[in-house]
Amino acid sequence: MNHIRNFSIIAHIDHGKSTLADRLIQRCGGLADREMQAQVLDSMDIEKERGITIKAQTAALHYKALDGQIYNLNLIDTPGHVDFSYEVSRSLSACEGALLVVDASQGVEAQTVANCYTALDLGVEVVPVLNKMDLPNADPDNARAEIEDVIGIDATDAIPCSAKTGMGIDEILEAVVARIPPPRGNPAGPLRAMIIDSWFDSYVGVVMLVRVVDGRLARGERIKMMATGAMYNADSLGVFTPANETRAALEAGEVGYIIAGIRELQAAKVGDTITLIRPGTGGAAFTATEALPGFKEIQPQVFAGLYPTEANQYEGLRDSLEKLKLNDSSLYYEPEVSQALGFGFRCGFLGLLHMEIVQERLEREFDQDLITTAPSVVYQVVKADGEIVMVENPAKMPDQGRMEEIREPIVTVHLYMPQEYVGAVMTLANQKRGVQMNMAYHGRQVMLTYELPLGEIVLDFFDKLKSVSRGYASMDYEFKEYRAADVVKVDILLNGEKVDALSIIVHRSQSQYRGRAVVAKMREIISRQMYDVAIQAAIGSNIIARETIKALRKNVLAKCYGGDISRKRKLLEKQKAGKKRMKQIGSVEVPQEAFLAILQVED
Ligand SMILES: Nc1nc2c(ncn2[C@@H]2O[C@H](COP(=O)(O)OP(=O)(O)OP(=O)(O)O)[C@@H](O)[C@H]2O)c(=O)[nH]1
Repeated sequence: MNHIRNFSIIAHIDHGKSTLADRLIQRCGGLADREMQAQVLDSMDIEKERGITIKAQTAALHYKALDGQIYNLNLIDTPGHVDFSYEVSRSLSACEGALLVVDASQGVEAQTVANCYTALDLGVEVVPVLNKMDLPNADPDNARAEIEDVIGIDATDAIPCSAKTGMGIDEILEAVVARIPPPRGNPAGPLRAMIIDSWFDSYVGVVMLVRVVDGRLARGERIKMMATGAMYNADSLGVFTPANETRAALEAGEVGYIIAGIRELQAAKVGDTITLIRPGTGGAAFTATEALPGFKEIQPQVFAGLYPTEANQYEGLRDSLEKLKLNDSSLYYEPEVSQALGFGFRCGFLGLLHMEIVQERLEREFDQDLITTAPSVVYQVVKADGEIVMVENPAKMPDQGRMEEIREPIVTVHLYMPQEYVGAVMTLANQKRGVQMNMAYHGRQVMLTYELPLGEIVLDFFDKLKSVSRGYASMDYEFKEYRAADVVKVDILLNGEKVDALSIIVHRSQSQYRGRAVVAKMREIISRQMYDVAIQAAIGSNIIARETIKALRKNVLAKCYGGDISRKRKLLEKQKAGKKRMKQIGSVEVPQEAFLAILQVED
């Protein structure tokens, strides 16, 4: 165990975590140069396109240190986006150390701090690394000072490096060996292995990524899940280098995978402890009695309705969601019926990015045509009779008269930005009903702490923050509490009919304005039809806004002067393609964008 080091890399998004991981892998011989083209640890297609890391992956590396010894370094990748911060803590709990990557040209940002605190809370040794030293504006002294000021850890030994040029890579590997402690645990004790992650592979079934804490597991042995008591055969074991490499056994301190003929992901719950059953050999000595401390279950924060554009695609959508959930246990869904959209699903996501990723995967990998309703948070409603219900669909909000109180989720938000953007960020936070809790200066950087309604954040806070700060501000948030709020449901009516899937919940002070703005936006989005279409916004029975889309007079084909048949066909094809992602509501064709009109409304 003295020659094992388990570590993660934590960083703010884009500070170079994946690039550094690839460099370390390359340096340790895990990959040939030509394989380095694509970043290896980000394995999903979408990740590559968006350049973000979603699922934690690992790589077992062999490193010959300056002391002449060969060390087994297990690198566990972590995601960088706020939506996936729980995965960071999961990965970190399998490690004794973490490289804290700070972009030397940017300094400390929101997730640098959030992730670093997670690491310190878990008792993980943090080794600061100053990346992108090749950039002309790299300022290592400033980055060091910020690490010390903002995070409060010693940065004297922070290692300057460039994941791009390879500078400092050897120093980092030496620091991993010298500064990160070897795993603790009892190699001779009964097996305890923690499931850090699990996913479904269509060929081998469920793959479990585990950290062996105590004991040893050999291929073919019988394992037991401590949470459920279910037993399986450990058919195949191994490590990722990052390609998978089979092993005859996994020892205490190691991180590797187990394949045990498990078919449902639920049976391999992340956070569960695996132990050993050895019938006939005095059994008990090999079976642990106490499970390792698990992980906090994560709750979806943002909900939206997902509906097929055509009713006959409902089964297909259900199958796709089921498959998607096999690899994404944080995705939640249940059937839902909307008067306007028919049969579909209410889905729960960790945040907006997660929602976008799910939507994109359904469309791209599963070829689904979807209508997505505007995202909403979960409200806590105290009914007149005192009963408390959770409402995750605006359409299901009880009538005003039948409620005592509506409570909305409030989050604590940490915002980091260079001084010159403080004014703009404060204005934005105030617009979003934020209450300032604190403001602290760290050199040129300022940290603002606000309490803000999560509902305002899921709408468009992140995008607005980036735009008012020219991309320099960053944020991190955590749930605080439910708090009474004066919010109301705004219904949208098409030709006098209420469209349940278009209802939104907004603060009363903004309800008039937002109602009007949504209706105006929808007028732009919905194309002209054969009849006049009236779009109205209402609070209860009170109409607060109205717009009319005038009937279409001209036939589209009339534009084609009769003659040119290929042009006519093209136009029709274009119309047909454009028809995708439309939903017929009554006599009105409503395109996808109309359901998200609230996201496009300017404050
Ligand atoms: N000049 C320079 N660019 C770098 C360096 N390291 C990374 N980059 C670039 O910075 C960008 C972000 O790097 P990534 O490795 O994808 O960042 P990340 O932290 O893994 O980001 P997420 O996976 O999205 O969390 C990429 O365009 C890299 O090419 C470096 O040392 N120098």
